[in-house]
Amino acid sequence: MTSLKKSAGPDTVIEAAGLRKEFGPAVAVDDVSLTLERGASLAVVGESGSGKTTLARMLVGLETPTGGTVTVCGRPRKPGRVSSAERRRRAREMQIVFQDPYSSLDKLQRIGAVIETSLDLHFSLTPGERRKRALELLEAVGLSERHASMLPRQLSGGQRQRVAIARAIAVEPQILVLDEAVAALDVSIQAQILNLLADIRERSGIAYVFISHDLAVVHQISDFALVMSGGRVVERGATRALLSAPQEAYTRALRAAVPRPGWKPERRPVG
Ligand SMILES: Nc1ncnc2c1ncn2[C@@H]1O[C@H](COP(=O)(O)OP(=O)(O)OP(=O)(O)O)[C@@H](O)[C@H]1O
Repeated sequence: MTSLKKSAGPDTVIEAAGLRKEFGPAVAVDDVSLTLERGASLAVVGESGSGKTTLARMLVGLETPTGGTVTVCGRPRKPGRVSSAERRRRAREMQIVFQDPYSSLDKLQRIGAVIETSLDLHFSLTPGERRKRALELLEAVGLSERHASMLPRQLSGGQRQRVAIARAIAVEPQILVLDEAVAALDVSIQAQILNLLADIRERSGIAYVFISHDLAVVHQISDFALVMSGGRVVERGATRALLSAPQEAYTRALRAAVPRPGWKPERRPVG
């Protein structure tokens, strides 16, 4: 399979301290701190409305915190308007993949062009080099030249999510934030995408922040996890330990609510 460049740089890629987000009188995120090490996979788990997406959006810079700080790859992120050069630099540090790739893909743009546009923004390549790299990236996510000439609507949901992942890793970021990235997919397709993500992390050293309400998914993809409830972190630790022996009543309740019959917190092969 195509090689992906191993990332280099500081050992801590995200340092967030005391993050808070208010929407009017409502507090969506309340005093959340976290650290993400290079190449690590951190899950943020919690029920709907617990503040996961708001936290992810603050990390990526799509939402301005009401309080607290975010430092990415050693540089504090300053709120406010940023130049397009700074936006590009930030994009090289961190990319995000959303739950619904269909809405984030241009419906009229062919898949090869989606990837080439991403490459064009960040690298000086000749048209030939760009096309070659786009095909390599599609191949890295299990798609082929045949898919490059298709439109998003001609692909399945799982294939579209592969395109969104290829577009994100094209930028060679240090960090990939995945916000419910497999939630809309069938369980067997979920497993394929989780395998793909594990493989990409192993080959590239990209660190993940994996936002999910699904403990079975979190268990397969993350080394560490934060459990959020009501905007706060109620428990944190190594995913395995946290899921096999949750200390907090809330985490126990979340685990009990996992809808898969016979689900056990042991590592299972996927695929
Ligand atoms: N733009 C906004 N304006 C007002 N309230 C918001 C906004 N975004 C989020 N909220 C509120 O903040 C709280 C946390 O929402 P958030 O989407 O972060 O939770 P979540 O854990 O990601 O849930 P879900 O999985 O359902 O998206 C919720 O009460 C939500 O209604």
